[in-house]
Amino acid sequence: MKLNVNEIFYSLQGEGGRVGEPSIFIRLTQCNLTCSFCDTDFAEGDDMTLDEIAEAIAVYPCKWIIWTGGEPTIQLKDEHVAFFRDKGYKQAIETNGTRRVPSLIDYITCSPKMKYEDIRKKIPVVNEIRIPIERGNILPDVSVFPKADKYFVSPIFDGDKINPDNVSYCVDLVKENPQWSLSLQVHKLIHIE
Ligand SMILES: C[S@@+](CC[C@H](N)C(=O)[O-])C[C@H]1O[C@@H](n2cnc3c(N)ncnc32)[C@H](O)[C@@H]1O
Ligand SMILES: Nc1nc2[nH]cc(C(=O)O)c2c(=O)[nH]1
Ligand code: SF4
Ligand SMILES: [Mg+2]
Repeated sequence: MKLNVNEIFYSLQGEGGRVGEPSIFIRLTQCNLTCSFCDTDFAEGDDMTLDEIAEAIAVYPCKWIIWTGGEPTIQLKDEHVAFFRDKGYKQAIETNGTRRVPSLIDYITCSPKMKYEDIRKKIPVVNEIRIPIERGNILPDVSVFPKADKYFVSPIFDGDKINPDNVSYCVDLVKENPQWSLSLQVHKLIHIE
């Protein structure tokens, strides 16, 4: 079993409900969307066996993996998640919500990009919804989305740079719609990966 891996790095979860938690990021290649604002270069990758990935991440004193990409659900299947669960890892995923998520994942962040209504059919329950928002975007009612413990709006950054106009728009949105909270890309503010 192999996965095509863009990068592996150890950092803190920079966004959403687990912000600040040490995590091993495994970024997989490929995506099924082409978001204009995407801050990530995920095209290049190397095929790695699961044993090679396990060896690469064993150097970190951390038992949380975050699968991301690209869109990690394109490659990641139940058997991959089972392999790392059996090695004692807890596993989170960052997904755009267009595809099924492996069932053994411990924490799902769903970051919908379009056709919000369709997401509930594929993924009925998640841990958090985190939608990227720029000034002028409309915030649908939470009932449109999968059931979640937390609902976040995440102001779109210009690459690694904060966009104050998007932030102030999101602050107003959250004050008007108190089921939602603000998520910032903290890792960019403190200049870590
Ligand atoms: C690079 S994506 C990879 C995972 C998956 N494809 C997705 O979109 O959820 C990881 C997270 O970064 C967010 N993101 C990407 N570009 C962003 C930007 N310019 N500003 C704020 N968030 C961004 C996405 O919305 C998503 O929550
Ligand atoms: N620190 C940090 N936190 C993150 N949370 C989600 C990320 C991603 O690119 O999926 C990300 C990332 O790239 N860095
Ligand atoms: S779905 Fe995620 S990885 Fe794919 S282009 Fe959009 S933000 Fe980037
Ligand atoms: Mg990122």
